[in-house]
Amino acid sequence: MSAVLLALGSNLGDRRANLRAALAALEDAGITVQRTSFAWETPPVPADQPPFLNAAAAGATGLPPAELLAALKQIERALGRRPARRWGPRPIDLDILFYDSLRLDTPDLTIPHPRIAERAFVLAPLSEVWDGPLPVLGETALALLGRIGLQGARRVGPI
Ligand SMILES: Nc1ncnc2c1ncn2[C@@H]1O[C@H](COP(=O)(O)OP(=O)(O)OP(=O)(O)O)[C@@H](O)[C@H]1O
Ligand SMILES: Nc1nc2c(c(=O)[nH]1)N=C(CO)CN2
Repeated sequence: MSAVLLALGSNLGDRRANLRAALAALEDAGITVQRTSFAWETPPVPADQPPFLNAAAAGATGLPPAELLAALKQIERALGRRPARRWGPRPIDLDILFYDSLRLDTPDLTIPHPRIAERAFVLAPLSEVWDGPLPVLGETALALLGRIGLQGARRVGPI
């Protein structure tokens, strides 16, 4: 089994229900969810779309990285993803942040996710599911978050 850290985001429809549905679907797809963060309301990037509800999950899976990505995309499609534009609004967005201590850079999949350190909407929930130094990056999510600030992210309660 491999340890995985995932990011979840939703800014269309019933955002909390979308996060919950995605977590349930992860279990069905062979990803055991061991810890989930609180839900965080975060300003959208770019700003011309509704605010996101973001979360993070720590889990374990026997799926190799490419199959994990395929499973996440399948869940996004099942929950009604609208791939209108990059960084645009969507009912659910699932990203692989870390996969064990793997470094991977292929056209389809980059691990660790390349934009973790600049995104409070990733780091704030991530800090709640992973206390220690992050794989590969070697610093805690809180230390990275301290460098960029909360960027308007606020914790709004359980998922
Ligand atoms: N670590 C990763 N997790 C998820 N998708 C990834 C990852 N690395 C590369 N990708 C690729 O990125 C493509 C675009 O994904 P997506 O549309 O979700 O991007 P995005 O979420 O809008 O932007 P961002 O990647 O900045 O969060 C996916 O089809 C996938 O092949
Ligand atoms: N606040 C916030 N903004 C975003 C998010 C997200 O999850 N939260 N996801 C994006 C596409 O990856 C683009 N912008």
